[in-house]
Amino acid sequence: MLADLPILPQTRAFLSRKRQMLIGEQWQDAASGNTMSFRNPATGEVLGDVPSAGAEDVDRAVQAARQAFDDSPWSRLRPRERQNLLWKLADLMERDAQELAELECLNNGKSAAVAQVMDVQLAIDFFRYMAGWATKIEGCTVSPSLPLMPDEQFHGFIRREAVGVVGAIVAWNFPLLLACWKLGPALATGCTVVLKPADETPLTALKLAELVLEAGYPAGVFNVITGTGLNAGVALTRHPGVDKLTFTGSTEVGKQIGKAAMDNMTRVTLELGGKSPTLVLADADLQQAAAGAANAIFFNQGQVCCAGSRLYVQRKHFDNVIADIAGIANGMKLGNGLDPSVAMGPLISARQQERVSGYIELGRELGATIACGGESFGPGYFVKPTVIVDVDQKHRLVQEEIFGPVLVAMPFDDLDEAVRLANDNPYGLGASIWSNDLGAVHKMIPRIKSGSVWVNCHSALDPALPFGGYKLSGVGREMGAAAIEHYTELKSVLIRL
Ligand SMILES: NC(=O)c1ccc[n+]([C@@H]2O[C@H](COP(=O)([O-])OP(=O)(O)OC[C@H]3O[C@@H](n4cnc5c(N)ncnc54)[C@H](O)[C@@H]3O)[C@@H](O)[C@H]2O)c1
Repeated sequence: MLADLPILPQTRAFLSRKRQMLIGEQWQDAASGNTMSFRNPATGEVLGDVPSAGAEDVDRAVQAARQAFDDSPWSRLRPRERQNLLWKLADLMERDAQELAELECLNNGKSAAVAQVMDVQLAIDFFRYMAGWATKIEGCTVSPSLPLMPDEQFHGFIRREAVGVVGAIVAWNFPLLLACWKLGPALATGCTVVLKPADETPLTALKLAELVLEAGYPAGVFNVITGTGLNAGVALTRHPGVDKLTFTGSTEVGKQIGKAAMDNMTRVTLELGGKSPTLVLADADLQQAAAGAANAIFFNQGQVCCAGSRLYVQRKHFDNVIADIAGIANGMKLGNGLDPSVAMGPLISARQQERVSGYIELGRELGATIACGGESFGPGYFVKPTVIVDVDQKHRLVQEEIFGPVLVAMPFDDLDEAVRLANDNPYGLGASIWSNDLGAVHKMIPRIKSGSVWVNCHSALDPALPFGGYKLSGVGREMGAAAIEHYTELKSVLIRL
């Protein structure tokens, strides 16, 4: 089967090799010997297996990371050297960009061509951005007053120090990029990392671990444990040797991780679910807005935390915009992501296909209108791009994250109503406004309760802009200078002279 795939020889070689976890400097099996299989979502076939780690493996990985942080060449490295290593890692990823993209495609279902210019390129850009931060981590000095010792002199200063061992757990929708959003600031600040990729998508995390070693990082700086959320994930979140947890995934699991983190007072960043609104104002360039709204929901099969999954259009243009989006959806070619002409791949799993189809069925039962799509098919886990209208704002389809290519759409009458509808949801990750009236847009921006607001674009991410959620979409921020703050601690020092 592998021999027939149109992939690079090195991708085929990676898939043919035995895969082990990286703990310290050793590639290892799980202590139990257990393994778990992963599939190609475009065919449903098992592609291979990886070790299924348990608490014992997690403990070994945390110990390796602890030792590397406390006492290794890494702990003594100068900022300039951390910068150069991160730059070297980015160069290696650039060298292997096609292989990384093909692995992402085979393991996740997304288009290999898109993965190369988006997922892999964004990860490379992010590493280079973070490399620049390694030499710019600053504390400050203060002039203490200390009124009870008026005749003494003091010098006060604040050090900004790496937080320590980072436990990172990520979702399957952008396996490489999400891992790199956590690894970049950790390596820039001098932390060490234990990464657990999603159960479904271990491949690019293991490839990344190979590149980290090749770049010259000391043993234990980056460890990858493959395993299930319930075994490896839970063990990592409860491990007292972890100084910071950073998680990307569902709000449900995020709440559990937040509670586990508080038991050990572990620092925690949570990047969680979303149900982001796309608002099309009457004065917008309507064709651009329709294309943008379609891309906002259908990119990556709708499996994007900040996907524009709720569409609100000013009433007089509602029917036209929906017709345009339905036209775009109906013209999308679905298939295997290795085919460059394919616009949409499969969902990640049979479970996700059933879940998304269940929401579409629920819409039908409640009398909503399916403006396009609605069907699912195989082999593989495909769901057609779907637009649903005649829904109520309070409906589960409008309130809950579907995490698939399903758009729910409603009209609004004025901008106050648009803002109210946009905010009427438990999540607050992203929102886009499509309009040429910048005055109106600027008045709306402060009123929208979300971590990102895009104007005439959607899900546009930049390494310099912090990304994260309001409300149930999470705690903390990734990217930008904010990421450096989240991977460092402050230490106050007072010296009596
Ligand atoms: N805000 C963001 O930046 C962002 C980005 C991508 C995805 N997401 C969200 O991720 C979700 C989809 O991903 P998913 O279905 O893989 O989420 P998930 O929460 O089921 O799993 C995410 C990760 O957590 C692990 N996990 C599961 N249960 C665990 C537990 N009890 N303890 C510790 N780890 C556990 C999984 O093995 C996986 O690695 C969506 O809600 C999506 O919005 C958010």
